[in-house]
Amino acid sequence: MTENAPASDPAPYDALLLCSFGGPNGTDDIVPFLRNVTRGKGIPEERLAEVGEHYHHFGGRSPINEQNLALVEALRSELGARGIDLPVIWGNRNWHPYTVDTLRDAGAFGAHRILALVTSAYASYSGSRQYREHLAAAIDELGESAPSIDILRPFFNDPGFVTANIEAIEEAAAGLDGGLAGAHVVYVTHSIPDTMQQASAVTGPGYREQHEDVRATIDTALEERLGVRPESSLAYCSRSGDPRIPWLEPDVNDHIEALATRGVRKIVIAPIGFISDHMEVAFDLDVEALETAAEHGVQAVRAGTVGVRSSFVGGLVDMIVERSRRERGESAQARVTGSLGAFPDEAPAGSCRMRHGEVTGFPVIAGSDD
Ligand SMILES: CC1=C(CCC(=O)O)c2cc3nc(cc4[nH]c(cc5[nH]c(cc1n2)c(C)c5CCC(=O)O)c(CCC(=O)O)c4C)C(CCC(=O)O)=C3C
Ligand SMILES: [Fe+2]
Repeated sequence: MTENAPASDPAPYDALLLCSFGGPNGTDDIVPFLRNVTRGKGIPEERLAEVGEHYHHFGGRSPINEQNLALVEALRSELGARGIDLPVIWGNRNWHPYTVDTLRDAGAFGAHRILALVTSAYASYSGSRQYREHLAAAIDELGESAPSIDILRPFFNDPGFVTANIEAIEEAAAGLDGGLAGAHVVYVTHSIPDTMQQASAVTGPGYREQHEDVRATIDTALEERLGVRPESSLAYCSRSGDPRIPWLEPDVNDHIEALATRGVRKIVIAPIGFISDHMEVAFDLDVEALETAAEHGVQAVRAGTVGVRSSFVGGLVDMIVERSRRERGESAQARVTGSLGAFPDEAPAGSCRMRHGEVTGFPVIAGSDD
């Protein structure tokens, strides 16, 4: 039998890359950032102007960059506390620091084998394949000096991520008159085009099904912890694109209105689809959805995102340890909660291969399409 390395051994990895979306840091960044995001996606000018307004509303900047920096710090601290010597670096798809620049610097400091943690918990084109394409393009640009990169599997059903959401919902519900009893939990995530949903369900449970599984797990946990099983549902925010193209529904605002009509008087808005309070949460939920609830006489509280909660960060570090072990050829069971099982380390061929109805043919890493 081969001796297992200690849990503090990060080998074969030299660094952890937190790979995220990026967002503007000031007014001058807004237009070039939105150009980066929407390149080749046919998003109407009016929608861009409207989204630009959301950023202006917040002083021209998105909170996403400082939130990712806080996560980098929390990961460093948790890795350090466990004696794991793994530098944490940060790069974005759509704004500075761009992933390719971060990887170039890391290479100069001797990091050649990198584990990437993408900040989307659920698998879809936007949340997984697009990052796989993005990292492939960065590797291509760096040429011979490029590192080799693995990607951590989707973490939506990681026990740490789910527990952090449960804690946040419990805390928020305490602010409702009479607590969770008689309340409806509206779980919220980012809407995606129906075609992207279908493509996400080709090789495994789809984007919607991943969220439904988390919803069921959390409802059961709330029942165990508080003695009340809440009524609940899944709704979507932040749809964009051509209004004639179908996206996942119901929209959270329409849904709150429908709940009010049905007599629901208090709700918890639980943004399980996002890991931090970036613009989708700070504007689409805290401004729009809360306003909708107030207009319809519904008492509403918004649960926090997982952010840097210790249960979330601890779960991520557990996943890093687990993956390192498997890469070293040791056995390491993938820990998950819910009914779907762990997603594979390498994405299955053809997974999440559609953005807006067309198959994308870009090169990817962390799984092949052949
Ligand atoms: C599933 C999903 C997540 C959740 C997973 C995750 O959390 O990563 C997510 C996150 C994010 N989306 C973000 C921003 C934007 N997304 C856009 C557009 C789009 N998102 C899509 C999907 C998703 N997006 C889709 C299908 C489009 C249409 C165009 C396309 O096919 O890509 C646009 C263009 C304007 C508009 O149309 O709204 C912007 C500005 C930010 C940064 C926020 C900040 O700055 O604080 C974050 C974290
Ligand atoms: Fe988005």
